[in-house]
Amino acid sequence: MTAVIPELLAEDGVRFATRATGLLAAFNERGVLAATDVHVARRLGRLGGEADEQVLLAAALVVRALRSGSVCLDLAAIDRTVLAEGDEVVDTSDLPWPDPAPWLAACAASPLVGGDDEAATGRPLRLVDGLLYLDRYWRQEQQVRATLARRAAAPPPAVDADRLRAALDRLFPVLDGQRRATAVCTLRWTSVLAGGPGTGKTTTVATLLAVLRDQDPSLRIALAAPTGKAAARMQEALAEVDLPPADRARIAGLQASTIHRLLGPIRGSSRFRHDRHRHLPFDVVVVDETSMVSLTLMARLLEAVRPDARLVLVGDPDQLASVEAGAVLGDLVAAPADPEPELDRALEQVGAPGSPVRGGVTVLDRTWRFHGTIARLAAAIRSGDADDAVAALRAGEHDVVFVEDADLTARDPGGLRELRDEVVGSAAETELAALDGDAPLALARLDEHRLLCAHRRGPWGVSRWASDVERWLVESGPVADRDEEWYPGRPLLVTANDHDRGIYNGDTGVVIGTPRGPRAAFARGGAPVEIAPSLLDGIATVHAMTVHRAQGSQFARVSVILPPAESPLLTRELLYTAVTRARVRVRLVGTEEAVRAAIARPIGRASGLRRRF
Ligand SMILES: Nc1ncnc2c1ncn2[C@@H]1O[C@H](COP(=O)(O)OP(=O)(O)OP(=O)(O)O)[C@@H](O)[C@H]1O
Repeated sequence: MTAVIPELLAEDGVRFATRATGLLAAFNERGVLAATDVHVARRLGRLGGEADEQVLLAAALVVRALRSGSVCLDLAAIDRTVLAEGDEVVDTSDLPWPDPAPWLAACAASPLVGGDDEAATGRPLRLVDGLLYLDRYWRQEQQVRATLARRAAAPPPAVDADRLRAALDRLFPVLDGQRRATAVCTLRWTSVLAGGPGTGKTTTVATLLAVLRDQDPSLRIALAAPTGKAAARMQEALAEVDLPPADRARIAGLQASTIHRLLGPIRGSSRFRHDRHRHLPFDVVVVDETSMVSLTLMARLLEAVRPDARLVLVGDPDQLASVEAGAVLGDLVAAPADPEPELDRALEQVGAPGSPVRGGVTVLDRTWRFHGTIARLAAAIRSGDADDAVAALRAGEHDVVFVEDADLTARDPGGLRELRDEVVGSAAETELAALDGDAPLALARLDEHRLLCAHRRGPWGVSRWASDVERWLVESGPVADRDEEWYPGRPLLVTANDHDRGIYNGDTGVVIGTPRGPRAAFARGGAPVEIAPSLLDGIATVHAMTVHRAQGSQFARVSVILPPAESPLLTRELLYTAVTRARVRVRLVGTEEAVRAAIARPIGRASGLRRRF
């Protein structure tokens, strides 16, 4: 029965479900439930012989929760302020919400709902510890949990401790987070290397790989990231890490790919070539930007990694989680884990002692790259210190600019002259390089400045700002001829995966002029790839993008359009992710109230993994 669900979910539902009645109709009319949510619930009810409206409402809300990133629904703690389709905020506290206790009891008694029991197959929903799941996601959680537990219970990898100690003394002579993290990732099959931007994660990964190849030069290593852009960045950044020549030689030539490509997509199927039956042939798998990995993809990855391969999950758990449901990295870092006295002893033996390591997690917290106000602002947001965040915004430093008084609902809001000049200036620079056919320079210029929004639609949304930018460019007399669809300098966003050409949803690129006609150029670890426009599908112009889309990328300068304080999209993770996309300068356009609201609202993604791994 569950097989119908992805298909139904994929439907781009009209807003109103005409045949909905009672509770479902009330929630649909208010915009809480989309028509697809209602259809899935009604269909499940018909197939499973369930007519109780409360249960069907719960089922519809589970489907809705998946769309906003939660793996399951915590019936006792549903957030009653929601974002309706169309990005408008609706208060739903006056809707006929069922009382939690009888609601849970009705769900538990329903023929649609199974429990925490492998035997409850065939039921489309599961109610486990008060969390309601679609069966498929419960299974994925179980699989992730079971695989990680098996890996943790296996005897640890064989390590030559003297050799490890000598390598650590050479590469990280000072006892700090990086030395300890390198040791943990060497001594454990599964490890998590967490830290904010510029805390030395990439440096640690490069060192770790050199250390592992020092232990065993024949180790086969795979590097992967959720997006093509993040994979390209990972490869470039690893190649730039300063290592002694012998260690550099140990990791020379490593290539990074997307996780999808690593797993080997099968055309026309959601399965991959590598799975539990055909493991990946690697001894070490390192995943960067793991915060962006959904539960579904993590489940696929974990089943494909050999039980005797090291898996290192690298990322920043404070960032926004994946667009699809799940927040596995955040769950891994937050979940309670048993002490591992043997690991702690081994760490001591190799000169990396410290407080007990839990669940293979090490967190790097010293920032090496950011100095000044961006770092202060990011730290204040992460720790929930709104006063310090506002002080950093108002400090008047060159690297953080706060535009507080723009009325963004106006057609041409005042106070945005500098933003406009910056957008127009960087587009012109990109166009000049693109007209010259210089793909590396055009791609570099493209990443000089990026306009980010939280919303997709409405006065604060990407579509409005993208069209404003287009108008600004036309008014300022653009360099390239806008009559051409593929004009040099056109900034591109990939909106669909193209495995054959190795470009992926979320990648950005730019059109460049060449003697053979226009080409779309995309950054890769080495030279950019250039593709003829006729071969491309699923491409949009990207004058502005959502903060979600910008994950896994950094830009020299970033401008962020904040929505009003009451927008539920405005969360601590969103603000943190937006601010930390900037290397040199960040400009926030919004109000103090919006900044404070974001910081006061850490995202709660419902997931059972966080409660028990
Ligand atoms: N132990 C160290 N000593 C001196 N500099 C360091 C050290 N570790 C990292 N750095 C420097 O700090 C900067 C950031 O490091 P790195 O790129 O490894 O961080 P990161 O956490 O991977 O950042 P991002 O998340 O942005 O990719 C680099 O310039 C790097 O050379």
